[in-house]
Amino acid sequence: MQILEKINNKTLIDVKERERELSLDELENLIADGNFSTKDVKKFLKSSENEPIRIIAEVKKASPSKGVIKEIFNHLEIAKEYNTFGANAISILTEPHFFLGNLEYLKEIRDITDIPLLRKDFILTKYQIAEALVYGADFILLIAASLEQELLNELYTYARGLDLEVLVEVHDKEDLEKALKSGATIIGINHRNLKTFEMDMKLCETLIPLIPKDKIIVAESGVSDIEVIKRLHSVGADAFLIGEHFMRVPSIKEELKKFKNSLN
Ligand SMILES: O=P(O)(O)OC[C@@H](O)[C@@H](O)c1c[nH]c2ccccc12
Repeated sequence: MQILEKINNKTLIDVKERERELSLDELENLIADGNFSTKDVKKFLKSSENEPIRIIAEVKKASPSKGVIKEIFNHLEIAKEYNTFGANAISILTEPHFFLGNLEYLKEIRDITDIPLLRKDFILTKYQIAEALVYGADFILLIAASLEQELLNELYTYARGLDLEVLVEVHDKEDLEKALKSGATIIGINHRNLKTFEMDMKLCETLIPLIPKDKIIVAESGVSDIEVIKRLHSVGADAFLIGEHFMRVPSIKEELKKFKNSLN
């Protein structure tokens, strides 16, 4: 079985378990009675003359392709640095088995920052979307390769109905077609194939010309130097989703500053 399928299967088992504790109806009642406002994510991610390079910095302890990336890992310390040194949004992996993430990280990081937070997980159900809102997310990830068109459309509409923004992730033309049909306005181009872990750092050049100009483009995975950022910006990327690199550098502050200023 492919790794993506494995993760998705495990994810669905976990969701069922959580639903036994608190049903979707109950979650939705919580939302109806609460005050779960979200931020205007697009404003933070769209490249502009003043601030051409937008960075989504990821809190990432481990991954199935690399194993444990950061042994001494303090999600709050990392998020505080991202917040202080100019990240435009923070991506928080909440998948617990393969990425050693945690949904609680989302809630805890919400308390220390006002920039948009992405729930980065393998979202296959409305339940996970409602949860994302309750735990403090402003936007969610939907992976086109994991979802049939109909389900992608349904989850996209559900999230927008809760005022959550959606980053729809693609890795080839077929994914991209699906993403555009769903109505996505923020499109993530993942250089990493989630089924094989192979990297294609030229993917933006292939796919961006096929995307209408008004969409926001996020270049994802394998970004670790200024030359790559410059090149991808010049072909139309607005924002960069960076995880592993920030987990490994001695100073997040210096790297973030360098990347934000890469065009200067
Ligand atoms: O650590 P990297 O190579 O900078 O990549 C970050 C991010 O793009 C990656 O974590 C990611 C992109 N899409 C995903 C989907 C699920 C899990 C993880 C991901």
